[in-house]
Amino acid sequence: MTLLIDGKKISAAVVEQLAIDTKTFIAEFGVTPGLAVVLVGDDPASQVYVRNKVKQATAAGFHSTEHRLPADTGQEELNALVEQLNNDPSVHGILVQLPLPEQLNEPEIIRLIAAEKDVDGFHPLNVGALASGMAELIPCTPMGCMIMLEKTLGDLSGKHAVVVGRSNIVGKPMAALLLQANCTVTVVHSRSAEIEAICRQADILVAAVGRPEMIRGSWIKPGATVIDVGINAVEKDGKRRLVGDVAFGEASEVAGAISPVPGGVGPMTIACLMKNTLTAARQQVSA
Ligand SMILES: Nc1nc2c(c(=O)[nH]1)N[C@@H](CN(C=O)c1ccc(C(=O)N[C@@H](CCC(=O)O)C(=O)O)cc1)CN2
Ligand SMILES: [Mg+2]
Repeated sequence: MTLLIDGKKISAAVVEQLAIDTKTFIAEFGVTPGLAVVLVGDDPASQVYVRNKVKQATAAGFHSTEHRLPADTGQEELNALVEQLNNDPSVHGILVQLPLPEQLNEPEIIRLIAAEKDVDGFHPLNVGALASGMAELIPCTPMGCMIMLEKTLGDLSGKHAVVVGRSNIVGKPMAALLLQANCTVTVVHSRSAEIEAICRQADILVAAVGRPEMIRGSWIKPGATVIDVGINAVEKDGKRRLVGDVAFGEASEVAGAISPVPGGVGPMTIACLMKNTLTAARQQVSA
């Protein structure tokens, strides 16, 4: 029997606990955690994610604001908004939805967000803290994957974890977190040789490449735990569908446990954003 790692259910429990912790925090400090979400342009998927983030923030008991800017926004205008949010004491967390329209410089914006309000964990100071095991604000998707893995497997020590993909948002921080959990970690990417053979050695396989159903059932070691980070829109039988980076049907015949798409890592990402917002608020009130 293959276990389905249900991200909807696990994330709901995370948010439920967070709402309790937020009440305690507000009672203790008299401060409501504030989250500001910035969306530039009108990418339909980003609009859905931003709407869900604001909804979850409200459900967690936060004060949350949404800042929408047109697709042709210039760098100075976006910088000015970020600076304004950096200086607003009612805002403890700032999130700029990615990807940004191409005229905007993503690294510049990431650096400009005050590190203590960077609830995405993308600022170089937070990336460095993660690499040295001192992180407070951890990128949301890898944090969500770790919660799923620990809930499924308990202690991860000594397991061979293979991460497919080396993005700043998922692959690299995922590898750092797995290493901290005492896994033996291998990262493979588009230039790696023998990807299939390496995947077949994995006790834990995390797929974050953004290529629909690239990882086949034959790439998976029997009994392995598979976390699928990919969210790819494809057309099947004339209908738009979401699929992961893993060929789910084949993989679930081999894996011991597997996360689905949708309903796996995606909801965990948003729940972990809420965790980071409370962490950021806690750090700021006690600074
Ligand atoms: N600033 C950021 N931008 C982006 C991040 C991020 O963590 N910070 N990650 C992704 C997008 N993302 C969150 O922003 C995200 C993607 C998907 C989901 C999700 O719940 N997906 C659902 C399916 C949704 C659908 O039907 O389209 C699922 O997997 O079940 C949540 C968050 C890039 N940008
Ligand atoms: Mg990659």
